[in-house]
Amino acid sequence: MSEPIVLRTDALRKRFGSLEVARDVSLSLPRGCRHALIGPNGAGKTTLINLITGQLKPDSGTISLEGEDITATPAATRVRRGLTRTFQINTLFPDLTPLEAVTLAVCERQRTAGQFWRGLFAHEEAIDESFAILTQLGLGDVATRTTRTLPYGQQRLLEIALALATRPRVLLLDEPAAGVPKDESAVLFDVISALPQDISVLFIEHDMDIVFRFATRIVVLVAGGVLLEADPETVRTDPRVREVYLGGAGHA
Ligand SMILES: Nc1ncnc2c1ncn2[C@@H]1O[C@H](COP(=O)(O)OP(=O)(O)OP(=O)(O)O)[C@@H](O)[C@H]1O
Repeated sequence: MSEPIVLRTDALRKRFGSLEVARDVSLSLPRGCRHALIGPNGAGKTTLINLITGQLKPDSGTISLEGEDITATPAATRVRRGLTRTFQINTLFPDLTPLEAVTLAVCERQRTAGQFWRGLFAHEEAIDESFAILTQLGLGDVATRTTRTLPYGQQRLLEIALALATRPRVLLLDEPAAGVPKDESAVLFDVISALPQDISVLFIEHDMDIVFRFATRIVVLVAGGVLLEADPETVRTDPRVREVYLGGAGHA
């Protein structure tokens, strides 16, 4: 039986001046998916994530989360409803420990849910929850080390831990392994694959070995439009994809 659709975009359009960066983009993310979003440099991948999260406003088209239209919903409200993203660049506080940073993020979630003052016990709960998230991502052993001393691969995992603190239903990962050595990026994607099955994941990744190994489905974006959305084998053998993307139009 197919999983229900959690996130849907319908005919999203966006222009920057005369440049069309989203051309009728219609996508569906089923519950628990591990979809990759690929395409040459400048194809509009990050723009699409910015449209979905509300950082950018589409010129037309709609976005819905679990059947509810969120096209006009502010970005912060989308996060509270379970739509969370990470960024290509490192956004961490280098002088905090992972446990401190994730606990702050958990407290922030509780505060925005109107539960800021719940007594000391609630903070203990937040610390326990944070430690559980870090352990789930293989960061339990380094939870109390200063973030700046961690290998870069672990810092990128911490970015995902911070996203998990929002209790996402949809997680949008913009090049989660950017800057990470190749052997470490496979470890990172192992962790992403093993995230709870009720979280739907869409990730941008340029390394095709990683994409074909970890994505259950691939969306190929070219010049703002969806060229193809299919399973990895279909994408791998599609002549149009080979020509515009794998053939060297972008980076491999
Ligand atoms: N705020 C903006 N104003 C004007 N043009 C923009 C803006 N943001 C992005 N662009 C342009 O829109 C196009 C799509 O950019 P985007 O970053 O979404 O592509 P991408 O597929 O994520 O690329 P990359 O793989 O290099 O990260 C590019 O030509 C970019 O220069």
